[in-house]
Amino acid sequence: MPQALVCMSHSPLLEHTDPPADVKAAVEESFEAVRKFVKDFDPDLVINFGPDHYNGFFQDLMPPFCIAYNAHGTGDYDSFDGELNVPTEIAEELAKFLVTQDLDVAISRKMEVDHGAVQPMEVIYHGDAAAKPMIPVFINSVAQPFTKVSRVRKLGAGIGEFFKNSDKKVLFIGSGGLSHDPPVPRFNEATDEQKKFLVEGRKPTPEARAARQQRTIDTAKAFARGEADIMDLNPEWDLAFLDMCRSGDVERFDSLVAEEMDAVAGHSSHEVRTWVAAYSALRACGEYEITYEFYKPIKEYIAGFGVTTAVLK
Ligand SMILES: O=C(O)/C=C/c1cccc(O)c1O
Ligand SMILES: [Fe+2]
Repeated sequence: MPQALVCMSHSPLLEHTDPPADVKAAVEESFEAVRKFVKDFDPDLVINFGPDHYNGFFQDLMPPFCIAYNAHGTGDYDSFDGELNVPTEIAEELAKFLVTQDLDVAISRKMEVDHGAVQPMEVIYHGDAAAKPMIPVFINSVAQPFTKVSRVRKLGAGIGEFFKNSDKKVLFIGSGGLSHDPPVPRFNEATDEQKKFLVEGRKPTPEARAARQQRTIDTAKAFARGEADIMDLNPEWDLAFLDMCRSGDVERFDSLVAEEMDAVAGHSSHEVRTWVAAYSALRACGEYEITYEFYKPIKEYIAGFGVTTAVLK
């Protein structure tokens, strides 16, 4: 059965800030293109490569990668809040296969999945992230140390290898990026209070969660006015990354180095690791071509906002 891919940026600000009408319309048009692509492909199973933003994974125990055997949405920023439709037995078989390939992954029987992972499914299935069987694959994109990008590529390739001859139609989703620097605290620069949150901030009070989210919304509005103290978007870097995706030569991703990304593309540009995994999974199934591409730097969303779809040639 064939495989296909959707990679897209996410932003929890989609419903909280107002880019110019033409920008909003262009983003909506890209979402509509993705919906049509997925409707036509009609997957039996989704492999969802997603990051987390200290809603599900904290620095009390931060794995580089984690395969969900069961998962639920955390509902941050009004994202999907409820049990996801995870096919546990397939996820278990996948994790067992990966260790035979020297790919050591953590597993979770109760993964908490935030806006960063569920947003593509919400976009595609009109808010219902549980609409299809889906295996969430967490890829750490916020906490140092970051694995080499080649490890992410190999993880993606291993997952692609597992599904290459599957009797199911499999959709690989990568969620996040591209260049961006939202105000997610970083341990080395954090206040004592933020450090405590980064280690043991699970299940915040509604007030604490609302305050955190409001800070991000306020930052996005200030960023759009040119007044925020965060790094700028980097369209040049984003376009170079999209070119790597388009090339089909997934080993090119290995040239991405975490410290350089921090310096030029923002501290959340590491989310492109989810794209690296998804493109590498598809490439393991065969040569691919990109069938749709959208890109716009959108300050109101704090994102170099990219959307791509791809199929096997
Ligand atoms: O506040 C957060 O947890 C994350 C915010 C954010 C903002 C913009 C783009 C993203 O990918 C984000 O996760
Ligand atoms: Fe994010």
